[in-house]
Amino acid sequence: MTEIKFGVLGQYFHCPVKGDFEYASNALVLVDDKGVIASVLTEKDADFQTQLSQLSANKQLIELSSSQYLMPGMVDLHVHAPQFPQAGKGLDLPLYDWLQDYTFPLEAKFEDLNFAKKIYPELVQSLLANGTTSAVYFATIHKHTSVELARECLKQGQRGFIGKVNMDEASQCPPFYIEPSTRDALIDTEDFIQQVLQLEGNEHQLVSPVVTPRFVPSCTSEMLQGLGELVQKYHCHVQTHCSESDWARDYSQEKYGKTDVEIYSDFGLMTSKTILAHSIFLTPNDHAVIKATGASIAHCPLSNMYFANAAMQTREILDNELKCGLGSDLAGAPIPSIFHTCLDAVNHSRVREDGTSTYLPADSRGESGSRISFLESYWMATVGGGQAIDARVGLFQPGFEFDALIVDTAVADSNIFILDEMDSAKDKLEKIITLNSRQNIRKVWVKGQLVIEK
Ligand SMILES: O=c1[nH]c(=O)c2nc[nH]c2[nH]1
Repeated sequence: MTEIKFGVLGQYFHCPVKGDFEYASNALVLVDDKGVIASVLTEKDADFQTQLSQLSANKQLIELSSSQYLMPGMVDLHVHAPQFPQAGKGLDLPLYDWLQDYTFPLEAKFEDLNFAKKIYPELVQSLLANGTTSAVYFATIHKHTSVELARECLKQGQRGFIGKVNMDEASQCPPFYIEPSTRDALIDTEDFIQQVLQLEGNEHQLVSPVVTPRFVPSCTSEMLQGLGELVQKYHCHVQTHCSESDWARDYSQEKYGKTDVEIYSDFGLMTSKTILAHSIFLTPNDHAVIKATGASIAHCPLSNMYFANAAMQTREILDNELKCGLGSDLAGAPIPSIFHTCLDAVNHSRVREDGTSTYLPADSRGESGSRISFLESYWMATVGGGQAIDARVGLFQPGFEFDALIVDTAVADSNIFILDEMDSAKDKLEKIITLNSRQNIRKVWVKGQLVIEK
């Protein structure tokens, strides 16, 4: 028997339909003691007033002001947790050199538990404060500090999907940052999965292990085979990078004569719980395999501008009904906010649509019809992300988990300026998506638990 824990009264936005939105001006969202939405009432419902009076009498009512909006929690499908100290610097090199010169030396430091304990709490706090209620994390090759990241998510109440990274291909990994052996890495990964599932405080599976081959170049075929077997055994999530640059795509073609999607599929790594970061150079067959397996794509628009060498097929991916959400790709991009990623996704598609070269006539410069809308990007950040992590989050509907934010557009130093007499509900939502920053987010809940309060 569940009981109502609290209710939130006020206006909310969400996107039940891709490309569209719903605005409720005065709704009562009732959350039960398991953190699940029990019902969503409006003034038209017979028990609206009774529920309101009861909650108010029991001091269980949170009433929003006219400048406050209840919004679904944001889902970040691709974050490199150890790269947080690198955010905002060192994006001057192409992918291969960036990994070798900046990223691998930093990630190697996470062998040290004290170093991990200094970085991971700051990162989780920063993401939560920016409204990211669910995050899919790459950690490092080190089992003990990857478990520490899971512990930190639990401690701060973030829904976390965490992968101990695997990389064993000697020609691609530096000697200071490579698995001791393929066998050791597979044993560690299995142990990691079991430890995360059994963590104290994780009885409701707020954190989940993710099988994580870094990408094709850094893994031997024995590693991909072994990880595929673990996926079949534990049915857990999978995350990896997919066809993310000319170099990475060509590497896979030269080694296997196949695309990344085909390679992952051959090794049993493509399931309905697989999240493919980037996925730039997708072939029609890749689309078909992704659709048939129910795997998802994490669109990382800003880091794609640094590393991809081409623009994302976002329009086709959405039109083809592939599962797709957004990733910040911290720190292949520097900004720890999925609101910002929404804006980047729109900008990325607009540059693709218009093209860039001033030496070409307008009608042959870009790829016409390839833009996406703000509402589509916001849908990806909430509902699309929720589908990818296989969680009932992203909507204010009975049965969905209450992962939510209060955005206040009238706080001091806000970039959002709303004029009620001029701005429609859609205008307001677009302004919040594009101009929202950390100070606007006043409260954050994950699974009905208040995790940020300002
Ligand atoms: O953006 C990226 N960040 C990484 O850390 C990485 N590793 C492989 N491929 C990658 N791409």
